[in-house]
Amino acid sequence: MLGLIIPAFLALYLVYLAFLHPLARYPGPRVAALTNLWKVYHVARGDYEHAILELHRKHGRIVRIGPNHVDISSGDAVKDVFLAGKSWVKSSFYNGFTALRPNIFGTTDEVIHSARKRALTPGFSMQSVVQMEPHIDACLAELISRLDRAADAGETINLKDWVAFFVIDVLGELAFARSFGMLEQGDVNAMPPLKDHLMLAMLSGQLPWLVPYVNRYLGHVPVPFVQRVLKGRGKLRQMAIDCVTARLSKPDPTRRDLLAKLIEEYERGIAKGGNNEDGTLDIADVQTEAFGFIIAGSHTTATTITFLFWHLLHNPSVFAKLEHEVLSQVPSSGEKSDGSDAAAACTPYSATTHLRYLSASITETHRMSPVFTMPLMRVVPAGGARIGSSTLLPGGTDVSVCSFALQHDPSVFGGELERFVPERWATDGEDAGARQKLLMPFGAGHRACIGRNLATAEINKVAVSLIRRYKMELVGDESVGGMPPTHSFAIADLIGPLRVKLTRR
Ligand code: HEM
Repeated sequence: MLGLIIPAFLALYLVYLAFLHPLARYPGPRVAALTNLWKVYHVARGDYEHAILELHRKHGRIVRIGPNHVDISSGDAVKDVFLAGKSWVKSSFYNGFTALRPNIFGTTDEVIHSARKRALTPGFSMQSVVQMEPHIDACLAELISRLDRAADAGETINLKDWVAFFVIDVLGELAFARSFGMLEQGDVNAMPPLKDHLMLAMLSGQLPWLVPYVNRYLGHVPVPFVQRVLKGRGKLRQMAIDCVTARLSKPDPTRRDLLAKLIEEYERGIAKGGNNEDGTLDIADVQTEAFGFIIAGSHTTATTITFLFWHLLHNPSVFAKLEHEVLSQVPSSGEKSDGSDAAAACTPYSATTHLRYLSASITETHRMSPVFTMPLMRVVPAGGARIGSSTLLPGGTDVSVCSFALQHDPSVFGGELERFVPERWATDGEDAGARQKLLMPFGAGHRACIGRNLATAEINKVAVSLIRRYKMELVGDESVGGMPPTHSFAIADLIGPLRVKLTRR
């Protein structure tokens, strides 16, 4: 009997999802109306954002990509979902990102988020970033001396790898008070396994009810690939724990970095007799947030710099214009021509902020190749909500905006979106201003990126320092324009190397 009842219920439920559910009127792949496995499939292929873009091109503004999930590509969604205030909470998809405890990025609890944000925001102010600049410069000088060596030897380098080494070393210095030593090792195989963590987060996040079981039981699954991924995540987690313990046992009051800010908050909590319920951080929170900074801040920043150079090198006239701006407007810092002065070749952030074409080129990179490719998901508040004037969504629906799809949507961003045109942003026109408000490479609203100032400082400093020091030439790729080939687990990655030959100016 049970053998008949269960299939009958299942069949009825599938009919309900496909034809009677409140989201049934929105178009999308048939299978996506029935199961979140459509998303799992595309996440596993690394082409989730491309699949969403294709759906919008085929069906329009709103597409159903899960039984209870619609993705929207419109300026209204940016305003009504992300800029509407705290009633739109993050969806349970974000539980997939929890490796220690939910951190500021992953928490879906707005009370915890507000307290955490109050505590962490000062550490990311522009003033704090400037205080941390010596740590960035130490890594930048090392990057430059490694690139000098390659330039002098006439070697071709993979710029993507060197940028990734630089950024992870900076984050190690700032969040763990210890460099990962990647610039020194120069070995891509020694990189911390961030992508494994992101893949696991993205896959399990699509089926949030599975997350507790993944965390508890996946370790017992005897599949080598699964074991490798879990080992990678565990290694990074242990590193966070060790670094925090080491810093607490040997305090260094002279050191200004992100970990110092976290520990200040922890000590402030102890002094207040904090019990973790008033938003103060306990020791596990310090570890969790330090871990989160590495995950949220490294691959994102590195890939943005890689995409910036990819677009510049594939658009020589744009690159020439930017070189002219940089060489004519950034004063020499007195480097010697023998190259014994990598430290002096690090451009201060303050010397880059007036460069309008640089800023436009970075904005165009964020527009064309936003690295945060995962759709940003929120839950419609109880009682339902309107997006724009015409769309009414029921409370509890998962809604997302995928920046990649939105920023390639001509109805929002105008024509020729597959062309790299910084001039879009280099004017003061009303149109450019209005469109800029809809760009979401760093998210939008109260859950927007906390590390934006730090990322911007790193991107500007690397771009200007390298452009001032070297002429760059693409190797083995004569294509002009176009889009970089990518593969994504939450964050995009350039497929293959960015092979470049450097010549000292
Ligand atoms: C180019 C580099 C970066 C990009 C494109 C980027 C992008 C983003 C995006 C899109 C979000 C919003 C996610 C959402 O709504 O679900 C976010 C949040 C966040 N990012 Fe970044 N990020 C970058 C660099 C950094 C850095 C350097 C750090 C820290 C070291 C950082 C830390 C965070 C944190 C903690 C959050 C969560 C904020 C909150 O929920 O209040 N990010 N980032």
